Amino acid sequence: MFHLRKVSRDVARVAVKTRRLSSAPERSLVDLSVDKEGIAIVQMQRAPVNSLNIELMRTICDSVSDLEKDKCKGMILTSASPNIFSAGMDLMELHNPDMKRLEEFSKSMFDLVLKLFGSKIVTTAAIDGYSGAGACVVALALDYRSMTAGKARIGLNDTAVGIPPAKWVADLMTRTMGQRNTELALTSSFMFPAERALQVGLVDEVAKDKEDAVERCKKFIKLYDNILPAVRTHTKLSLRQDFIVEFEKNREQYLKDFMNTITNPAFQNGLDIYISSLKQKKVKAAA
Ligand SMILES: CCCCC/C=C\C/C=C\CC/C=C/CC(=O)SCCNC(=O)CCNC(=O)[C@H](O)C(C)(C)COP(=O)(O)OP(=O)(O)OC[C@H]1O[C@@H](n2cnc3c(N)ncnc32)[C@H](O)[C@@H]1OP(=O)(O)O
Repeated sequence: MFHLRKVSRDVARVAVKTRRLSSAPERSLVDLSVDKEGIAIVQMQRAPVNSLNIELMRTICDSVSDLEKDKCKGMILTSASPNIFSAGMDLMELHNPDMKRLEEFSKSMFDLVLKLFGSKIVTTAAIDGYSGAGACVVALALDYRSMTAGKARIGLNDTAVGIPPAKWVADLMTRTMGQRNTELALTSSFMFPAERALQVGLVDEVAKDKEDAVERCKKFIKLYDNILPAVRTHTKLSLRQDFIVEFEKNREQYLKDFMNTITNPAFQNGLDIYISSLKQKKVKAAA
């Protein structure tokens, strides 16, 4: 588990309302703004790589709940970090974890996926940069993804670190990419550039830069201007009901599986080495 491998390697907006979310103690983990058309930008800003810790996941979750209450038209999830959408789960949350916090972490992750997947509003992501593992899962839970061409990569690399992906993760991907593409993506841990991601249906459009990616999300959200929101939501949720019901039914088991995976000594040993390799990369780059 967690084999050592080589670690590869402003948005124009009319903000009529910009809120700092109260759940962040020192500095907001997301910047949330809503334009005059009712389209929200939820920009992750947990430097340096938007790794998903409990607080960031909860803040995104709370932001979506707020936007639903405010009857926003839709939201665009994006990142303030140049070249990185998100580095996935915060490895520090998984490394020698406190059991109570690890359980909270897992709950926050499940809550976030379910919140995004079952959201009443139109949910999109403007992906400008690395979006691996947990970040890919978050993106898959949304309605639409645009991704910038170039260095950005997206994918689920669990098997590359010696872990079979959870069933619900595979299910989520299959819904978007189909059985064959999911099988290939998950077994190979392939990290897709935007054009390849488009071919397999992992993203919906390729953008030339972040601003273009955001504009494409806005265009997608506006496609629903002539559809009654309640009818759109009803239709979306009826099509997604099976996944949500299955997830809720198995939630306790998914939690146990997650806790078992993370607390396995072989996983922790591998993680030690993996984290060291990430730090080492920086030392080498500086030399
Ligand atoms: C693995 C657990 C599986 C459990 C399965 C169970 C259930 C299923 C549940 C969910 C399914 C989804 C699975 C998710 C698992 C994950 O998400 S694990 C995280 C996977 N992500 C990675 O492996 C990415 C690792 N990072 C990189 O490759 C690079 O950092 C980067 C993102 C490409 C950026 O490169 P860049 O050169 O710009 O920056 P640095 O590498 O110098 O990084 C800066 C700084 O940030 C730290 N860091 C990087 N990634 C993470 C991270 N994920 N968590 C915490 N910290 C991270 C890095 O160590 C540097 O720190 P510094 O040296 O202290 O500055």
